[in-house]
Amino acid sequence: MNVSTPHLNKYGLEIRTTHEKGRGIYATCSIPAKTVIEISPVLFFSYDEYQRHGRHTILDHYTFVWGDGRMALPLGLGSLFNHSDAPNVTYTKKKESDCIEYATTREISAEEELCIFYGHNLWFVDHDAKAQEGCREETDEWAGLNMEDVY
Ligand SMILES: C[S@@+](CC[C@H](N)C(=O)[O-])C[C@H]1O[C@@H](n2cnc3c(N)ncnc32)[C@H](O)[C@@H]1O
Repeated sequence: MNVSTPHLNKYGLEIRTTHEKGRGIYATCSIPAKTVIEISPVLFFSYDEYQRHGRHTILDHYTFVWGDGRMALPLGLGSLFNHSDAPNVTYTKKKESDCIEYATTREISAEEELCIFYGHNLWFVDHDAKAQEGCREETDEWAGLNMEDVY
């Protein structure tokens, strides 16, 4: 694993690359629970533009349904949170300010990867699910976030 892209962030978050998941966001120091660690402004695509073009491209792995027909690409670190079915980061779409806010769900230790929950229908093999097999309790407390939230 190596640091791939320098980034300025109040909480010392780093972008690191792994063979299994590509880039991801990692903590370099401990972070308290319920801390807002990133606010990403979003780039919007209209419904028509997305249907005709965006969804046929790599953008489809990064965009969020905004709820009014538009699709939103988070700028900043927001597009680089990988998926976990035991996420330590939650996100909130801020419709009033056209951004997505990311907050820790629990205390984070230095060197942990920070992950969100993409939904139950993934389009890739979840590397972490394989790693955690056999030691994970089934929980559906995140069922409110589904494939409509992250594409
Ligand atoms: C929103 S992007 C996250 C950033 C991405 N890793 C990158 O380098 O640009 C989503 C993509 O990351 C990868 N990914 C995310 N979570 C993963 C996981 N748990 N296991 C394997 N690949 C994952 C998949 O390739 C997926 O299409």
